[in-house]
Amino acid sequence: MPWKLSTEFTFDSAHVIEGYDGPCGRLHGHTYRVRMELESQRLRPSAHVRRDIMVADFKSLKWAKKDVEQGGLDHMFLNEHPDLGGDTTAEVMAAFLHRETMRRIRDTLDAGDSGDDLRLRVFLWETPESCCEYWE
Ligand SMILES: Nc1nc2c(c(=O)[nH]1)N=C([C@H](O)[C@H](O)COP(=O)(O)OP(=O)(O)OP(=O)(O)O)CN2
Ligand SMILES: [Zn+2]
Repeated sequence: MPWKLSTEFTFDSAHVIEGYDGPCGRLHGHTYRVRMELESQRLRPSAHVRRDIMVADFKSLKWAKKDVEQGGLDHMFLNEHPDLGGDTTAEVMAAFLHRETMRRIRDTLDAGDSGDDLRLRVFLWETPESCCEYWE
């Protein structure tokens, strides 16, 4: 792939792993770290600039760092997120971040651009030592 964007950000949220027989089954929080890597064969316009000069706007990869009241995941009780179904493992969260980020990027593509050349890889750290990686 000719181009690869990468960006990292954090958000602070609370969760419980329902049914977990141990401390993770009690309410606790993490400073989640996210790394997004987006590969593309071509450059495109974005919502803010109409020339073919971006893989995607970095802003479109960082939506989750916003406060929950602005549509992100920061300062949220993650078990209440309607798209997570109550399960908030790093595996479930990484797959959700991938799905939702690709949906948002596809929404910005021009008519006739399928975005088939875009490949997203999501890394989600629950703690500084423990990371889940998700791609398709
Ligand atoms: N495969 C998974 N295992 C665990 C997950 C998960 O999402 N996927 N989550 C947890 C808990 O949320 C826990 O808060 C994080 O676990 P861990 O990395 O073990 O963090 P600790 O700081 O508690 O690690 P210690 O080294 O044991 O102190 C658990 N497992
Ligand atoms: Zn946890």
